[in-house]
Amino acid sequence: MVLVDAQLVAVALVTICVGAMAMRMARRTSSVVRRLGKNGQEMVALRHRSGAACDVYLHGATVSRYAVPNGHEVLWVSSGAVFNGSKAIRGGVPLVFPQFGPKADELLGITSMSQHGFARTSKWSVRSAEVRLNGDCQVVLTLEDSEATREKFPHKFSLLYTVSLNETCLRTALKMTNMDKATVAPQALLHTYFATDEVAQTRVSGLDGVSYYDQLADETDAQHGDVSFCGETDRVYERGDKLVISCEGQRAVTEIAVEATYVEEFGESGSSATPFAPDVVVWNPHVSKAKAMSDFDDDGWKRMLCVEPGILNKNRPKIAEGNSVILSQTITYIP
Ligand SMILES: O=P(O)(O)OC[C@H]1O[C@@H](O)[C@H](O)[C@@H](O)[C@@H]1O
Repeated sequence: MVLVDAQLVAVALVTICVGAMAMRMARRTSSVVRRLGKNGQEMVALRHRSGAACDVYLHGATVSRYAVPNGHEVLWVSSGAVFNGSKAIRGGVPLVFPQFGPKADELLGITSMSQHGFARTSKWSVRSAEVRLNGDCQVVLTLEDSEATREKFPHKFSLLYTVSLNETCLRTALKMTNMDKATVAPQALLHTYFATDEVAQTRVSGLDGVSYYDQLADETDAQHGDVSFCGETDRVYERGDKLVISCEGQRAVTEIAVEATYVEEFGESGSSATPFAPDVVVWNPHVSKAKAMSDFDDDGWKRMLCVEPGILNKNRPKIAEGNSVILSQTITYIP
């Protein structure tokens, strides 16, 4: 008799919990809202009905937050990050375009530009912000050449950045179109800062056997096994499309699927899309470099790593007039 009562109570409790969850899910709807964020800076807040959330600042088109439905924050943002439009946001996903690093390489045909180019410090415009029919959230931001950009980079271009959020993943895709008669070979990076509990215990897999250029040692080497972090790390891997970040002793992993595509337009006869291998930068500043950066919290390097899909190397496509290159990453956190 006692057993029957206990069973009844258990069944009633499960029914109440499931009912409450169903009501919560039913009440939730997805939303994509333009509003003011930190320091009154313009941003777009994407909220998926599953509980997944993403914030995108118009300054630099920087994704500053990605939380999955269980509340876990996937991206790292420095506590010293500056949100007033005066510099790139230190964390999230700043965009690098049209130059990687402090110096322009010869394919760019320019003499000087600030480190990592101007996309991450430019104010982008919102082309569209919507909840799609299936409940997914999406914002499309644009940046076009202006007098100011042409002074540094004498090309007409159009950038379209699409950020899409659903229950399982965040996708960010940068489409770079050459609007000029002359061909152009810009560099680009989705400079993604991932959060981790302890970088010394963190591994990046998917790069075994891939050649890389070590920016600190100024030499080329090949990766053996997973990438681990025991000091300052700054490497440009020559390809990487399926990467996984894991932390020792934890079941959760973050998967990153990277794609790069050259899109050739044929006017009325349509277009063709040819995939090519993207580069990947892996970066952690460790103690002294973190200290040297005014917007990087001193201990922050222990809880972050950058895995940055990019188009950087000398064999990157030269984009002909009207054609485009699309660089995308799909980030899936598996708890
Ligand atoms: O301080 P910044 O300009 O944001 O750059 C951060 C890092 O960005 C990485 O992509 C580079 O490989 C590093 O060399 C650089 O230090």
